[in-house]
Amino acid sequence: MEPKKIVIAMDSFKGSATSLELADWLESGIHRVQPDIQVTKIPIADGGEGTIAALMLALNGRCLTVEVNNPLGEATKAFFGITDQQVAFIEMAKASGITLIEQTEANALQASSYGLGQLIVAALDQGAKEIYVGIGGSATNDGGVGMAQALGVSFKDAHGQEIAPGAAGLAELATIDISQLDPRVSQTAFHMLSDVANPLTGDNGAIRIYGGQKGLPEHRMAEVDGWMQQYRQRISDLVGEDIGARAGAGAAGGVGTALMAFCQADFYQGIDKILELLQVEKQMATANAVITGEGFMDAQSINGKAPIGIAKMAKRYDLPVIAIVGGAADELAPLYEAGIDLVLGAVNRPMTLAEAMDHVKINVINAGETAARALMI
Ligand SMILES: O=C(O)[C@H](O)CO
Repeated sequence: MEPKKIVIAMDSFKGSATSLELADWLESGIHRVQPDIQVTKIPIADGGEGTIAALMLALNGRCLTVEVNNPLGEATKAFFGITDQQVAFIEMAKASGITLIEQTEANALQASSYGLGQLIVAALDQGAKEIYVGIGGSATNDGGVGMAQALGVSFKDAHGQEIAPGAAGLAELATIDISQLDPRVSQTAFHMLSDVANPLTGDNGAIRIYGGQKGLPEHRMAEVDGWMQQYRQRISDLVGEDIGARAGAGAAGGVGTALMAFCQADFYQGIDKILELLQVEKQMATANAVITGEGFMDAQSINGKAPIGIAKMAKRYDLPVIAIVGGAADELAPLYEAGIDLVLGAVNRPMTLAEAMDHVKINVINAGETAARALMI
């Protein structure tokens, strides 16, 4: 076969090369073999680091940086993306992420999602009419109360005082007042892109499953989950539905619940929605082959990671799929079953990780050449 159009949709090699760099290098390797082949490069991310940048490149949008509160209320810079069509993309982890603070018991109880709310306000100030909020990787356990406060919702204790920030505040919650909710919220379509589908409370809920990674010790779990259950009940009383039971309500320490309750957000999990926004399928419809890949590929990649989503999509068009990887697990059968036809390691001789990172450009150019030759067999 002589492919005429190859779609390159690579995830980044984290810490080593971006999705677009990899695509550029692969393209030059492919053109060594067949200079006239059309290469369409789509920057890809799986909802984690780099997602907004990839989306803004693909959709011709721009990134804006604003000052917001980090989970402990200290000033930090975070950015969001917005397109000319007034569609905004926000990543919660930029403002309220787990990497921004230390994982201690005190922080797990105090961390607030207020900064995420500030990012939403900043997007509304720019005229956003539709907002995608990527949630996950958060430091917070506050049920999304901080986010909602930034949007004007008031959460008071039995003495009429605004509750303290973080999960600790949920213990005192008596009333929720939405009368001052920013009126722009109801005129805006919110979509939540979540990394997980957990409910808000219980054995599979936000606190018991993700509280530990944020610093909450085992012996506090039942107590904090109890506060969260009271919050779930108050939300249910307010909106007339047990939102906390919905898939994704427990994402990001319960931010999922607040987005659904106060912003009427719909819920998406995994890579599919991002691939749709990146218009990957449109490009595949006219392609002859697809190259995807990521830094390290293993059975985990099956669980919603970008290259597998891309491979599955490519198979709808019967396209051969080559995955270029920095490294791969011994057992590759699940990846081949999921639609990848060939996993091609970019490293061509034994080398240390540091060497591989130094040589990444030349290795990936060579891998592009090899992939093009394989496609011509
Ligand atoms: O932020 C979190 O709590 C986890 O990533 C699950 O959403």
